[in-house]
Amino acid sequence: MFATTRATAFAAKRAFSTSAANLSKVAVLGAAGGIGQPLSLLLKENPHVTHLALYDIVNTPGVAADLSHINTNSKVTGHTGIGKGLEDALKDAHVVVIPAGVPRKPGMTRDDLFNTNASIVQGLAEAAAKHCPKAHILIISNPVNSTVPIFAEVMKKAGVFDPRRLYGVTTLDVVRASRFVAEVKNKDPKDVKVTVVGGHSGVTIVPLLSQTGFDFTKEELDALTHRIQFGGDEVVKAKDGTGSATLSMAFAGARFANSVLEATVGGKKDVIEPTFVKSDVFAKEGVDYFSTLVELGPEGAEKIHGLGQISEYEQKLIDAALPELKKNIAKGAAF
Ligand SMILES: NC(=O)C1=CN([C@@H]2O[C@H](COP(=O)(O)OP(=O)(O)OC[C@H]3O[C@@H](n4cnc5c(N)ncnc54)[C@H](O)[C@@H]3O)[C@@H](O)[C@H]2O)C=CC1
Ligand SMILES: O=C([O-])CC(=O)C(=O)O
Repeated sequence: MFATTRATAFAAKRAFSTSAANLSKVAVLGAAGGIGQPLSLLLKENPHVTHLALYDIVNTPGVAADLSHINTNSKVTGHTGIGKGLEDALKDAHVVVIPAGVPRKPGMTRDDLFNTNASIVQGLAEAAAKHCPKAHILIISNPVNSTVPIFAEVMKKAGVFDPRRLYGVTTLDVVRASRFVAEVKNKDPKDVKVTVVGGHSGVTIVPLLSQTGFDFTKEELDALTHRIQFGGDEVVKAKDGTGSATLSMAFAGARFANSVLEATVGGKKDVIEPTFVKSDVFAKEGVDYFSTLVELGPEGAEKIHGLGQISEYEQKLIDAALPELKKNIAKGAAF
């Protein structure tokens, strides 16, 4: 009797997650890497995903075989090789998540990754423009401030750029900010929402702590702002030459991918996330991409919010962020 009840409950849960889901293909490019593997694991659990296509230049058959034994509804395929392998991974993809590229070592800035990662991202963009021009593209590869404009320029050149469907993933900054503020204020992070705007490196990361509903001393503001801006360095230093954030990034990437899936195929309304997109917010200042809260809908990034009310302290952070962002974006666009 007990076994039957449990079996019935299990079947009901499965039936719910299957019927509630509006299913689609998700491709992960760089799927065998430090981020790619745990990210793919988390996506394997996502009920919106019907097909998880894992692409990397190495090791995807093993990662795909391993993940394919997990008893969730999606099919898993592994792909390698920059021609047919990449084409098969991308064809019919609804969402493409890209953590391909080299990570930092201590002493490096994200911009130091430009030389290697720019061409990796450019190559992947050329393939996406050809094989899945309508997919929602989520860029994790650093430096995000430059790799997003690189991707956009390739799509423009191919005549398939849709600014609503290209997102720089800045969710890790939001995740960190929530965790760090919760620690200081002794709260559960699930109750702490921090909007982080700007870009994804050092001073271009601007947390809007005045909008959290908490009061902060000047010391707390300085310490938290610095920790959120340079959280990535903490991990790079602790990993001591073996890489940068992978597990927390996988968590953040899976969260953002889920938001895109919920808004585009799940029929969910009011999905709002900060993300680095083509934006008018500082276009007059010559900054064509910027992260603010963005409303996601069936077509992607449908409504870009402004900064809202910000403090004098935050205005200074924005003033410091804009010239650096402008430089990073121009470098990417000119590549
Ligand atoms: N946006 C963000 O918040 C964050 C971004 N990152 C960035 O993510 C990237 C990946 O980091 P990890 O996974 O730690 O590095 P990793 O070195 O562990 O993995 C990268 C993977 O990319 C693959 N790869 C290289 N060239 C490729 C190509 N042309 N096509 C497909 N795959 C290719 C490699 O074979 C490797 O498996 C780095 O650029 C890192 O800086 C890391 C953390 C946070
Ligand atoms: O710090 C890095 O190089 C990786 C990254 O973007 C982050 O952890 O925010």
